[in-house]
Amino acid sequence: MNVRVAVIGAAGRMGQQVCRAVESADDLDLAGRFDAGDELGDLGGADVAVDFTVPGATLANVLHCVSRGVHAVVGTTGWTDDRLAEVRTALDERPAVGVLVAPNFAIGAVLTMKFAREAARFYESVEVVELHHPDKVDAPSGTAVRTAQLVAEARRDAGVDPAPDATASGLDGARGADVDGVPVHAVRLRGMVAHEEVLFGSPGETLTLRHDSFDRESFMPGVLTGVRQVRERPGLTVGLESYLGL
Ligand SMILES: NC(=O)c1ccc[n+]([C@@H]2O[C@H](COP(=O)([O-])OP(=O)(O)OC[C@H]3O[C@@H](n4cnc5c(N)ncnc54)[C@H](O)[C@@H]3O)[C@@H](O)[C@H]2O)c1
Ligand SMILES: O=C(O)C1=N[C@H](C(=O)O)CCC1
Repeated sequence: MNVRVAVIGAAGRMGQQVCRAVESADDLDLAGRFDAGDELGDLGGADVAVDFTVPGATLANVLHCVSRGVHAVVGTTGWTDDRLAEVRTALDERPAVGVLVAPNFAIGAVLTMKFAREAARFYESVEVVELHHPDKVDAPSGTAVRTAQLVAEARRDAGVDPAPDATASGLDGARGADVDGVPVHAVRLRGMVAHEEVLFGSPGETLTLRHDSFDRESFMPGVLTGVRQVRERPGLTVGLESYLGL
């Protein structure tokens, strides 16, 4: 039997793309399209809901899904440890429900995070630059925040010193946002979709990891992987990597 999928944020850039991807898949049926102001109710009888909305709305949407026993695949950014803890608490009451929260569903972005984590302990310096379309409402991107957190964790585990930086004076923001000690710089530029560079440096060499999403189609294989697997993966999963066997 086909998996019934509801899309929340269905009128948005990602929501529209997800609706098309679900409608094109032989094993999935689109159970409902929901956007701001719509009652989620029983989510059109969906088995799985996909949320691409806004940081201020996604937690309430996910809690609604969990309370109705509907699995959730979430691409919306802006998640914090406190918000994730609320989802875990809700899942305690619904142990069979799966929730996947992933800041980036593009396979190359997931691989970039993995490679960055591997490289992190070998270099003195590291900075992250993310570049997005100017209609994006949050900065830095969820992907850049997670990349910086993973890199910082790997450096801490390996006992690497903080990156050198002699800056003694400067304009506000010139050195980017500090995410766990890793500078993260956000560019907003018409023509961009979603791009990230992780720059590593040591004496005499640099390593640059770069990923580019030129089209939102790049996120669809990852989203559909999430939709197809989430029912078999109860509890909260953060990041798509385990779904890809990474
Ligand atoms: N994880 C990924 O791979 C990935 C990829 C692209 C975008 N994103 C993230 O997805 C989110 C959406 O991005 P977008 O470019 O589609 O944005 P968008 O602004 O085009 O779409 C958001 C949609 O959500 C709707 N919405 C707002 N509040 C709502 C609510 N309470 N209930 C239902 N719908 C509501 C809006 O009306 C809009 O249609 C952002 O957080 C973005 O960072 C993640
Ligand atoms: O277009 C966006 O907005 C994107 N947001 C995600 C993020 O913040 O990391 C992923 C890429 C696209």
